[in-house]
Amino acid sequence: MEIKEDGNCFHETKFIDQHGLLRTTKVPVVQQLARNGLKHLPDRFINVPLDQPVVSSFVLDASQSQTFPIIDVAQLRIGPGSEGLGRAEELVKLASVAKEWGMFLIINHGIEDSVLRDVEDVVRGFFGLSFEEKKLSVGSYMNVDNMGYGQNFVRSENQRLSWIDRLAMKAAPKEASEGLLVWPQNPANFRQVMEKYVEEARKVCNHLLEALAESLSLEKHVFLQNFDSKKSEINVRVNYYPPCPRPDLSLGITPHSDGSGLTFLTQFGATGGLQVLKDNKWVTVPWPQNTLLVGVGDLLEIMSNGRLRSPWHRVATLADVERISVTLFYNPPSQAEIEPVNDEGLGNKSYKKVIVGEYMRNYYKISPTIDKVAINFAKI
Ligand SMILES: O=C(O)CCC(=O)C(=O)O
Ligand SMILES: [Fe+2]
Repeated sequence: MEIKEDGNCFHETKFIDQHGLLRTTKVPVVQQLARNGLKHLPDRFINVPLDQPVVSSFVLDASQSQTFPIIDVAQLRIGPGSEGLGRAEELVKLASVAKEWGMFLIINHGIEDSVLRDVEDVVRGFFGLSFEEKKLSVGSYMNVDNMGYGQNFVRSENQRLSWIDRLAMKAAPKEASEGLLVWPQNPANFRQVMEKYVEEARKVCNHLLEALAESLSLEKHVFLQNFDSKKSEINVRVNYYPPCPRPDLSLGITPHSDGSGLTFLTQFGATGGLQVLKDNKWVTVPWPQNTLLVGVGDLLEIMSNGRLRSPWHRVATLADVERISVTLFYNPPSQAEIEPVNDEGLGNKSYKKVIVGEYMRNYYKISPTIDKVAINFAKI
C-alpha cells in the first residue's frame, strides 16, 4: 500500500548516502498513521522476514520465570546487618540473572513513585500533542547520535522502517545538548522532570555497577571507576510504539544490543513488548509494571571481559494498545579508554582497550544489523 503523507506529517531526516553525500528524506510519523486508523500495514514497515513472523515468540511459564528473578536493590545496600545472608543471597541472584539474561528487573531502587509518575506525565504530555505542536516543541536531528524527534536509524530512501516514533536527547553532561533544541519546550517541565529522574537513575546505576562487580567476585570499583561523575554520558530515548495493525510483521525496534555501559529502562502503558534472544528463541521478557529493567550494554561486556554479555533484544508491537518506554543509556565519557578488568581468574583477555567515543561511532555506523557484530570492534 502506498503511504499517503497526511499534510505535513512526516519526519524529515538527513543521512549520508553511500557516496558520502548528505541527503534528506521523509518518513511517515507512525503515531499519525495509527491516529488515522490505518488498517493495513504499509510494506515499508514490514521489518521481519515473512517466514519468521513475530508471533512465534515464546513466553516463559511460571517455573521458567524463576530463572528471571527480580533483584531487590534494598537488599544490596550496605547498612547495619546487611552483610548477612540477605545481601549475599541477593548478590548470587544478581550474578546469575545478569550472566544468564544480560538484563534484570529491579525493585526497591529508591526512586520515588512521584518521580516516575512525573516522567510518565511529561512523556505522555509530549506524545499527546498534535504533530504540529510536537514539531514546534522540539527539533529533529538525524546525526550520528540519532537525536531528536523522529524515526530510529534512517540510512537510505527505501529502507525498511520500525513501528516507532522516538524522542532522543543527551541529559548528561548538562552542556551536551547546548545549542540544540533537543529538549521539548512543551510540556514546559519536561527537561526538569527528566533531569531529576536521570540523576536518581544515575545513583541506582552506580550502585548496581558496584554490586555487579562484587557479584562477580571483583573489586567493587572496577566498573564504576570508568564512569566519571561529571563527564559520563546519559542519553535518554523515549520510545513511542502506537498500536500496530500487523504485530506479526512489524517490530518497534529491530534486533540489537545496546552500545551503552548500562541501560536503564522504565515502561508505561502496556507490557509485553520487549523480547530477548535466549537459546536461539525470542522470549518475551516477563517485565511487570512497577519494576524497572536494567540491561548490560556492549561497553560493560568489554569491561567485564565477556563475563557479562549484552543481550540481543528487540521490541514487538501490540495490536490494540500503545506502549511507551524510556531508555537511559549510561556511558563512560566519550574520551575515556575502557579495557577488560584485570583478573587472574578470567584467563586471557578477549577484548582490547577501546576509546568509548570510537566504539560508539563504529556502533552507529554499522547499526542496525542482523547480528551482534558491533562488539567485534573490541574483540581481540
Ligand atoms: O522498549 C523497550 O522495552 C526496549 C527499548 C530498547 O531496546 C532501546 O531503547 O534500546
Ligand atoms: Fe535496546
